[in-house]
Amino acid sequence: MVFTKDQVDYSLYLVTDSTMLPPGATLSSQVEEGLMNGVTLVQIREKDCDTKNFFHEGVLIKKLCTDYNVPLIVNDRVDVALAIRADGVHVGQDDMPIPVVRELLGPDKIIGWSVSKVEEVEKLANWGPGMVDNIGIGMVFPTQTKKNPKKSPMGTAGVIKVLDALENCGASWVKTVAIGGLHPDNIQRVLYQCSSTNGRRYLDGIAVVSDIMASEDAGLSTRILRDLLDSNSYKFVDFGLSNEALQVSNINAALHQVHFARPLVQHMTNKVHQNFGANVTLAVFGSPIMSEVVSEVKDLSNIPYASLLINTGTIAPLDVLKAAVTAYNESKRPVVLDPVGYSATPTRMSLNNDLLSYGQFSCIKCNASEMLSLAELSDERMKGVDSSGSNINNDTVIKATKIVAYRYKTIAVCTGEYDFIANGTMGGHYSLGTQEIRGDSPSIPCFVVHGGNIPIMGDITASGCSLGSTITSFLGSLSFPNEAQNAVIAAVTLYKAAGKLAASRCKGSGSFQVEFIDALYQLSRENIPEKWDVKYELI
Ligand SMILES: Cc1nc(C(=O)O)sc1CCOP(=O)(O)O
Ligand SMILES: C=C1C=NC(C(F)(F)F)=NC1=N
Ligand SMILES: [Mg+2]
Repeated sequence: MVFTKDQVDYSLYLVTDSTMLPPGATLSSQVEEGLMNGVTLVQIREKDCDTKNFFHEGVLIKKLCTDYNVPLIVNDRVDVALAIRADGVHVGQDDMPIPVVRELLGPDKIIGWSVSKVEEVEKLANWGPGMVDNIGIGMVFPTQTKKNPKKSPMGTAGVIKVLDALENCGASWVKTVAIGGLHPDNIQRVLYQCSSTNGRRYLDGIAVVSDIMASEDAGLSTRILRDLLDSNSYKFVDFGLSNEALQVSNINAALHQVHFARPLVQHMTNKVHQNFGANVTLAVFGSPIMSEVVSEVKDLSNIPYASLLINTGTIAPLDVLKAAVTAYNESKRPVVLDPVGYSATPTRMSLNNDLLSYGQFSCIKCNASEMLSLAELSDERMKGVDSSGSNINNDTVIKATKIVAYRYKTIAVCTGEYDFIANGTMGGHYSLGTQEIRGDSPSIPCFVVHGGNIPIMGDITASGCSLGSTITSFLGSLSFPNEAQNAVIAAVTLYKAAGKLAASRCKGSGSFQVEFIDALYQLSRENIPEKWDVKYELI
């Protein structure tokens, strides 16, 4: 049975490894359990096998795959692939060159290639459609399965870079699967986050080895992966993620919700921000806790209406931050990231990139230069000067905010004279494969909050950081069916309204700090947003 290439379903790709079989299982029994429960493609990968065994195992597995009408791919060994009449091969960067493999196998067989770098994508694009049919992008996360790997885990950001390269090189024929450390606790996030920045290309599937091959119940493990793949949604928080732009924000409801919930707002932040941020949180009905103790983070994340703000102004140990993100992700409670000084030093950039690739954030809040760096548009910063005199024009800021929102499937807030709020959560939904192009950056909703310039906001410490405290308080107050987008717009609008009010009352930066907390306190309790001299609108 020769499969036509566009027939191949890459969604659940099982790669074998007979060195990790549980007691009583055989290569065939594990593969058959997989085939019976939703595996759609099999690769026999036996690094330690001698050729005779590899051949005989291959014949058995080929028979099984034929019975289940699933293609069989052979790893590395083109000769064995030919001998057992496999449907294709998968080769790595150090294996037989692709053009030679293609010549040996002919045009109809499936050829897979291990890819982790942009230049490898450029190479396959140059070869054109007749060469590489699919790529294994990895490793995404650390894995024990691949012995002495020559590359390090790339995270979801690394996968996105490869997907973007495929789009930029026009390699539309290539199918993609992610591989490396993929398990039920992370595959939805991988499928959800890993899409090209233009919104056209998602992964075509995931490849797993140990999750099935080492499983005591390979059938159940397969079904769990199958169900997660078919769910097409990653509900990473226990409240609404609608990105329906038309929904006008309901600030009143958001203010009532914070007043009712009095959310626990855990701060992992810099020393300068801690005191002021705690007072801002209290002023808007939040209850702050400043804790970086790993042993309590799981308990805190399970408190009703808990939320977490990570402000990397002070570089807390990465493992503490990662443990906190994991705890709140598992509890489906919101995490807000303020990547202070994102591109200021390589240390901060790699710490923030590590974090961003490690968990799912409900909101990323930062200023224009940090947003441009995150969007990798910093070279566009000098194009034109906008009214506030900052050296970045609003169109560039909006473009960057939308790119970051979409790339991290989060609500991105870019602060300045105009605060921009882009909602890239896609409602928590994802799809496998490619879809129609939707413009240069996904047509995600973006709002602007403005009320005139408030220069004195920049004259006190932690005014930007404390917007993070306010956003986290509003998100922390949510439970289903409240909407994240609405809460963030309300928080940003309240914050700007309080800034304006305080600026009109203060005598200098000292009194501004006091007036600002008073204004937040007052406006949160008066709850008459229609009187605020601040506008928000969809752009
Ligand atoms: C076979 C393989 N290739 C990788 C790559 O990065 O190219 S990672 C890997 C092993 C993946 O095993 P597990 O699902 O058990 O983590
Ligand atoms: C090294 C590998 C990388 N990727 C893949 C797959 F995902 F299946 F394409 N298989 C491999 N053997
Ligand atoms: Mg190889």
